[in-house]
Amino acid sequence: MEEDNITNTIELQDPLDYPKQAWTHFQLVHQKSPLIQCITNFVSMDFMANTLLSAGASPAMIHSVDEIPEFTPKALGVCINVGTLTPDWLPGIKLAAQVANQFKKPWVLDPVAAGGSSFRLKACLELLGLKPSVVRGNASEILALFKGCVDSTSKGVDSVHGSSDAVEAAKSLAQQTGCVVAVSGAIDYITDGDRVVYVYNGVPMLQKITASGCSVTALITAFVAVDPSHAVEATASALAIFGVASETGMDMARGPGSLRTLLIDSLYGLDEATVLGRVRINHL
Ligand SMILES: Nc1ncnc2c1ncn2[C@@H]1O[C@H](COP(=O)(O)OP(=O)(O)OP(=O)(O)O)[C@@H](O)[C@H]1O
Ligand SMILES: Cc1ncsc1CCO
Ligand SMILES: [Mg+2]
Repeated sequence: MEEDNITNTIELQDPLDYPKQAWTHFQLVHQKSPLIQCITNFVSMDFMANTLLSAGASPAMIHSVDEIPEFTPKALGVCINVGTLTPDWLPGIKLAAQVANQFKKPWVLDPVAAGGSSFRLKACLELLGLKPSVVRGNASEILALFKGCVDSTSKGVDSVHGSSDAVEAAKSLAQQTGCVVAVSGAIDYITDGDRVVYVYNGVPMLQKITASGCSVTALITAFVAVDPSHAVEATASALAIFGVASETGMDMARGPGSLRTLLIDSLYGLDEATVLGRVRINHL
């Protein structure tokens, strides 16, 4: 991809040509190769870093509270994921959010298993109060944040709800917080509290690959980092591109293990014709 024509925000010439938008965002990530700081759970670190690398971004899994004041300002975006949260990580996580805000860097929250325990829910709500640009969760996670209470039906990191069950909660949450809220699932919904954009790319087997959600949140961070003034569109583009990579990977996959590898390969090799032909984004 060309190194010239690097801009700080993209011109959305035709805001409704979503496939073209997704390709533009993808190209921009390759051109800028944004440094993305990821403070994430131990399960997701490898898949997340490889997802970012294969999409052209530059990941750094750096979480020490001692490094954050110096390191976070260097990043173009910060991905914060509470998947294996312990009390000793919280000060670093909060500091990274604050430093990102101070330096006007977009940061994205993945509220893993938010309804699973009161410790986790409290931490997620506090982080939401620090105003991430985007929060991306599965339906159960977004519903838990909206209701603000622990979910007795919670199955931990897996959703027990369909994504359409959380659309109204996502809209209200976006209105209350000022954040863009994305609910992932068979259909992904992205809302700023006013507009709702939906993405129907992806394959059901993604649910059998641990940290696929965590990794798509990191990809969202990279896309928003290169186009921070269009967070809804950049989030939709990232979800669609990840979905398309899973669809083309699925053609050769024999199960979740090979799909995981093929998804990374597909993301690395995605071309314009495949993106324009396969991205399925629309609005309600
Ligand atoms: N039934 C489905 N059909 C197509 N794509 C899906 C389906 N379910 C999930 N996805 C896609 O899988 C990715 C992960 O979404 P999911 O909602 O499973 O996240 P998650 O529950 O947070 O995952 P994890 O906790 O494993 O990281 C998203 O890109 C989403 O669009
Ligand atoms: C399985 C698992 N447990 C905590 S985080 C994580 C990765 C998927 O969210
Ligand atoms: Mg998750």
